[in-house]
Amino acid sequence: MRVVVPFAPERPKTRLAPVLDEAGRVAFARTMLDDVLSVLSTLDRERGVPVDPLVLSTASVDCGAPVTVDDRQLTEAVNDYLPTSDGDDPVAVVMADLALVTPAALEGLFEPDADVVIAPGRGGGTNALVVRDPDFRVDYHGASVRDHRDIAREAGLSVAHVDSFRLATDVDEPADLVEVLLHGTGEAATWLREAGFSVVATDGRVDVERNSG
Ligand SMILES: Nc1nc2c(ncn2[C@@H]2O[C@H](COP(=O)(O)OP(=O)(O)OP(=O)(O)O)[C@@H](O)[C@H]2O)c(=O)[nH]1
Ligand SMILES: C[C@H](OP(=O)(O)O)C(=O)O
Repeated sequence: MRVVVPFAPERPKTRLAPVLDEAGRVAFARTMLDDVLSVLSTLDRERGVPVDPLVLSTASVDCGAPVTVDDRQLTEAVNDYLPTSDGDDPVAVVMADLALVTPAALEGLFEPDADVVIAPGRGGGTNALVVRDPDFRVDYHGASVRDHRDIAREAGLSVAHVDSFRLATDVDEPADLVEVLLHGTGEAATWLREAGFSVVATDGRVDVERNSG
C-alpha cells in the first residue's frame, strides 16, 4: 500500500499552545511522526503488509522514510498523490499526529474492500483514508469526514468507515494528551512523560498536569 503521511513541521500543533511552547510543539510533533513511521515500518517488516511510505512535508525533514517537500495547502498537496486512473495502486493517507496508531489499527484501515475507506477523527476530521478510485479527491479542514462522505457518494463510490479508537484519536488539544499518556506505547508518550506531563483525576475530571521541576 502506498501511504502518504502529511506533515507540517513548522509552527505545528498550535492548539497545544496552552501547555507547550513552540519548541516543545515542534519536538512533540516530530515524535508523533516518528511513531507513525515506525508503525508503518513494523507492518511492512513484521506483518507481511507491503507499505511504501511517503512523508508529504511542508518543509525539509530528516526522518526514516522518503520525504517530498510541498508547501501547498494540505488538500491541494494530498490530491496530487491520489490515484488518477483506473488500475492505479490504492493510496492511504495517514496523518502524522496519530500518536496511538498501531499495526493492527492500520491493518483494519487497509482491510475493507471499498472505493474509499474513512477513519473519522474525533471532532469531525478525517484521520486516515484509503482511496482506490480516481474519482475521489480530498477536502480537508472543517467537518471533513462529512465532506469526504459526500464527495464519495456524489461520485457513486462505495464507502467504508473504520470504527477505531486508535485511529480516531488525533492529538490536537491539551485534553488529547490524556489519551496519549494513558494508551500510547511509542515515543510520543515517553516524550510527554519526560517533559513532566502526567494524568490527574480531580472531581471526576481527567486532565493532564505538568511538573516542570
Ligand atoms: N503536507 C501538509 N501537512 C499538513 C498541513 N497542515 C497540517 N498538516 C499535517 O496534517 C495533519 C493534521 O494537521 P492538523 O491537526 O489539522 O494541523 P496542525 O498544524 O498539526 O495543528 P494545528 O496548528 O493545531 O491546527 C498533521 O499530520 C499535520 O502535520 C499542510 O498544509 N501540508
Ligand atoms: C486536517 C484536518 O485535521 P483536524 O484539524 O481535524 O485535526 C481534517 O481532518 O480535516
